[in-house]
Amino acid sequence: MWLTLTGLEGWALTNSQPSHGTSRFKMELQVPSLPVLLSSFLVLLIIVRRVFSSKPKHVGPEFPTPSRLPFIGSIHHLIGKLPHHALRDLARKHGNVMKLRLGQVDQIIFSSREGAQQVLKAQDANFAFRPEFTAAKIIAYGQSDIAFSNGEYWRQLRKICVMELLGAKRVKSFVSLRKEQVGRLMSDVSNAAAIGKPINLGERLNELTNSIVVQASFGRRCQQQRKFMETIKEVIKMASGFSVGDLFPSLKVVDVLTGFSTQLIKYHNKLDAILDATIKEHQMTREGDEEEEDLIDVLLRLKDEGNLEVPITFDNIKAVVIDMFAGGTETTANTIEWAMSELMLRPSTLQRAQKEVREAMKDKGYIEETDVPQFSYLHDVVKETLRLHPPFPLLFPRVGQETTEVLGYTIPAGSRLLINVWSLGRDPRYWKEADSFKPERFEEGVNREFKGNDFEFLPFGAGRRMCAGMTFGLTTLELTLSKFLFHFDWAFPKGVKAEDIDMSESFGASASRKVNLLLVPSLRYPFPTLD
Ligand code: HEM
Repeated sequence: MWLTLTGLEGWALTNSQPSHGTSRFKMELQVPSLPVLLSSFLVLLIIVRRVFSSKPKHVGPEFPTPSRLPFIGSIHHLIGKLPHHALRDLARKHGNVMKLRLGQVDQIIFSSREGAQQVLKAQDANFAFRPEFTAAKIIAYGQSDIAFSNGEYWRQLRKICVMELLGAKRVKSFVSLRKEQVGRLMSDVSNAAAIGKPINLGERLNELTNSIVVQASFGRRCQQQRKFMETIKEVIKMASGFSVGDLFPSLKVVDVLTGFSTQLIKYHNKLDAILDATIKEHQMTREGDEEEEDLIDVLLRLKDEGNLEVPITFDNIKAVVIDMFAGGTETTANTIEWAMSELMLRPSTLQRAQKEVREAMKDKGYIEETDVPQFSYLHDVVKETLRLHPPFPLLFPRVGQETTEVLGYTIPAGSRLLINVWSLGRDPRYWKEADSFKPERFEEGVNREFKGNDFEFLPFGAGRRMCAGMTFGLTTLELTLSKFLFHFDWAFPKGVKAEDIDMSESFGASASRKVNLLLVPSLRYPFPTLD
């Protein structure tokens, strides 16, 4: 079996028998025959792969799994409850990591900060992917938007967001747009105050954030703003949650039979026509000044410059614009409405927040964007609101690329993951008096921020897929809230008491109030008409 080569220095030195009475060493090198060599090499390769492979060596413990019914899996556990509430209740019973079969699709749910840290930070590269959804495919041009695309293309869009679309410099460039739109809302509130009329805060705030996003994206040139917004609203309503085809991939045809896909295609075509016309209009009237650009101008410029690693098409531009509306309107409006609701239920907290802005601004008499960073209690009010009412309670779904291990469990490649950030924000393991609205908690002990490093507090998510519009959203949010508190006193409509206020959430894409908040303003500090 072994070949012996004499006279070569090598692997094995053997002491050969002395001959002719003289003692001498003969050097022999023993190397294996070719087949043995090959098979040894293969065995070695397998061992090395096993040792260094990222795949776990064992399958780990079984996932805790709530009971299943034939065909629907665990869907029955979610019926009649908001998904994040139902998943919190199930996690209390089954643990911080559990696997739910929803229809034909397994979802792994994480409900601890350790799980969130692993998925969103430590193993972010593996989990920074989105699964496919019927609605996102139809509406967002084959999921070529920012929120649902993947891979190199998504990485490029993210870069464009940071550098061009939603970075601090671009957000600042919209200062006069916000001033005008927020000023218009304040003036409407002031008119209502003059006649003691209640304001529907939810409605008015949605109008505000819609107009800001429309004008930031389209400039002042869009002729069909209202039609666009109405259609987007319908789409968001339809696209919230899963379609039959998302939960039962083998039954995708049901989405067609029920008219779900057809209706979405109709909406898509409507949006497409408006976006096409808007883009054409932009192409005809584009001016050179980058400071004055709206988001469509920016995207058209990047497309035309041709320096992008993955060239973008008109459809890609339209998909990105749709994201601005889907991600940037309800989220901000809902948070302001929740903040006002919580403050109205706690008069001492409301008074403290008002005192802060009024003492700081009473001489100036009005608030500008540059004044807002000094309102630290107001910032804590916003944080506390987002802790209790994160607009996306389960973030956006993730899908793992490779089989890996998280907290001892094997997560097979292709698994879908959800993080229940709503339950993390209300978890008594991490928060004292977890269900109470207490902004001052952020002044005590370790200050926690929502920048994606405190994994029990993730209203914007964390890691590579964290919200791309945080600065954009917070700027409008804090400016509007500070003006509400500075200029007006607020009361419930006649006959309504604090205990009558329904604080439940609606079922939808983002966790909005089930019932819009109606409040009666009274003017405390009039503002200059230009403000
Ligand atoms: C209070 C305001 C907002 C909150 C709380 C919020 C929250 C979130 C959350 C939780 C995600 C998903 C993160 C994940 O899956 O890990 C997200 C993604 C995103 N948000 Fe926001 N958002 C807000 C405002 C905005 C605004 C104003 C815009 C744009 C104008 C925006 C654009 C986006 C985009 C493009 C994504 C997708 C990011 C990606 O997948 O790479 N958001 N947001």
